[in-house]
Order: sequence, then C-alpha cells, then structure tokens
Amino acid sequence: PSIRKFFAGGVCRTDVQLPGKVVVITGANTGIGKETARELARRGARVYIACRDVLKGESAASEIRADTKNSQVLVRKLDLSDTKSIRAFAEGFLAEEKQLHILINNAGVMMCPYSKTADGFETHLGVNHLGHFLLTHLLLERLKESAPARVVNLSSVVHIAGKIRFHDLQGEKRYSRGFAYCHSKLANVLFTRELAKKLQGTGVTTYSVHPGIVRSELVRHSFLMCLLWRLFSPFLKSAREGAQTSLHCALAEGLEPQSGKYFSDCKKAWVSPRARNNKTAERLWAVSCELLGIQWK
Ligand SMILES: NC(=O)C1=CN([C@@H]2O[C@H](COP(=O)(O)OP(=O)(O)OC[C@H]3O[C@@H](n4cnc5c(N)ncnc54)[C@H](OP(=O)(O)O)[C@@H]3O)[C@@H](O)[C@H]2O)C=CC1
Ligand SMILES: CC1=C(/C=C/C(C)=C/C=C/C(C)=C/C=O)C(C)(C)CCC1
Repeated sequence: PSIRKFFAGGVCRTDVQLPGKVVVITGANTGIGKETARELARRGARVYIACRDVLKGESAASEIRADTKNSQVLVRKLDLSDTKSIRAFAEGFLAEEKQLHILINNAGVMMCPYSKTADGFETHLGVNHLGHFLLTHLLLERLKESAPARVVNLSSVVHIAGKIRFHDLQGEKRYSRGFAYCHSKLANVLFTRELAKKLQGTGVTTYSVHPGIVRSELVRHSFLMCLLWRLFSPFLKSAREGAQTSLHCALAEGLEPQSGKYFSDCKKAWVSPRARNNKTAERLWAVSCELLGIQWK
C-alpha cells in the first residue's frame, strides 16, 4: 500500500463545496476529465460535460448522476477539432447559463497520425491548444461576470520536449506525432502564462496542470504506448488520482497569487525554459488569434 500511495501522487485536500456553482469541463466522458467531473458534481456544482460524442457523454453523465446523487450533470456537444462546433457550443451555453465559475480545458489527443482539423490546423495544435484557446475566448466574459472564477488547462510534463515551431506550426514540413503532442502541451503552458497576465485584476485566474502518468485512453493511437501502459499499469495513476491536481487548481483556497503557474501533484512545479519565455508566449498568442480570426481585447 505504501508503494501504491507513492505512485498515487498528490491529493486535493480542500473541502470546498460548490452549490450554485457552474463548471464546464471538456472531454469529460472518460479518463481524467470524467473523474474530475465526478468530484465536482459530488461537491454540488452544476457540471457541463462538453464532449464530441454525446452518447459517450450521456453514459458518463448517468453514471456520475447515480454515483453522486447530483442530477445537475449535463452533456453538450463540443468537437474541438471544428471551430464551428466550438462556436455553437459557446452560443448554446451562453444562452442557457448566466454564470460560469470553473472552466477546465481537459480534452486532449496524443500521437495521432498526421491529420488536420476541419479548419486546417494540425490535429494536436488544433484540438489541444487552438480549440481550447477559442473556447476560453468565447466564454471569458461569462467567467469575468462570475468572478472569482478559474480556468484550468491540462498540459503535461512532456511540454519539456516541446518547441513552438513558428515557421511550421502545422507540421507540413516535418511531422513527428510524439513531438506534435509535446509542442501542443508547451502551447498549453504558454497560453496559461499569457492568459494570467491579461486577466490581472479581473478576479479570473488560470493554472496549467500535469496530471501525472495516468491509465487512460490517451495512448489509444500508439501500439507501443498501449503496451507500455499495460506492462507498467500498477505504477501508473488511476484516472481518479490523475484528477487531483486539476481539482486542486479549480478549488484550493488562496491560489489566486499563483495565477499563470504550472502545477503537478497539487503543488507548483518546474517548467522548462521554453515554457518561461514571455516573447514566445506573446507571439503564440498573436498567431493563435490570427489563425482563429479573433481579436482578444
Ligand atoms: N493520461 C496521461 O498520462 C496524461 C494526460 N495528460 C492530459 O490530460 C488530459 C486528459 O487526458 P486523459 O484523460 O488521459 O485522456 P483520454 O483519452 O482518456 O480522454 C481524453 C478526452 O478528450 C476528448 N477529446 C479528444 N478529442 C476531442 C475533440 N476533438 N473534441 C472534444 N473532445 C475531444 C476525448 O473524447 P473521446 O472519448 O470521444 O475520444 C476524451 O473525452 C489531456 O489533455 C492529456 O493531454 C497529460 C499528461 C499525462
Ligand atoms: C519509460 C517508462 C515509462 C514510460 C513513460 C512514458 C512513455 C511517459 C509518457 C508520458 C506521457 C505520454 C505524458 C502525457 O502527457 C513508464 C510506463 C512510466 C514505466 C516506467 C518506464
């Protein structure tokens, strides 16, 4: 048990309850997102599961409703690989909810063969970074109106191997599916840092998260990773253990001065020099706005 406890990592210890609070969490039909949604529902929040497959979402939601006795677990369609779907989700959400207290940008893909989103973005960049960038942009006024509010972005320790290749953002000249994931996770850390700067004084704070190495469906596109995950399964975190740092960043009291920072095992953690480069963060922000055709005030 003590070895298991060691691999389980940090635990979110706050007992904050969430009656009357509204949460949106992307990709919460499975894995870390589903366990994060379950805990937030258990604490009384109204939880929107934003996912690309509504049937999978409904199955997760009914499990969570039964488990937590919270009927306010709702499913809405959101495909982050299509900006039309992101805009439709945001429009629907803004029409039905006057408040948003916690946005968890959790969905992600890893090691996909080369492909492009509906808008022509390389899939890792498009789904993991640009999709969440646009979603946050569209929901930001509601977050500000509901302040104090938080935005949690799921990144990864592998951001260390990432680089923002501005000359070839869509991986058209050179593509490695492993590195494409790392680049997108670096983008998550840089986005969080820059967003924190832009949100100063608004009451909305933001955090990026490494959840740990977690048994989930994330490895589905790589035979080797599936094999590794099976072999080392006892040493990997469960999805529930993997949800702890997201929960900590969404809930822990007194975290506001740490806005923009990167967390692992429920504590602030080291980020690579590239993830600390303000020039890169600013340029990525500008390029993301340009690619998405948005102006961020
Ligand atoms: N597992 C790990 O070891 C680690 C995970 N992370 C990060 O944690 C986050 C959660 O991953 P995890 O739970 O492990 O992975 P899973 O693959 O189990 O879950 C990923 C979720 O993202 C959803 N998703 C994928 N593409 C889209 C899309 N285009 N639109 C909307 N939703 C989409 C999936 O939906 P569907 O089920 O329909 O495919 C699924 O709900 C990711 O951001 C990942 O990068 C970071 C470090 C390590
Ligand atoms: C070498 C090695 C492992 C592989 C680690 C890998 C491959 C980590 C990948 C992390 C990812 C994909 C993070 C997602 O963001 C295991 C299985 C831990 C077991 C111990 C030996």
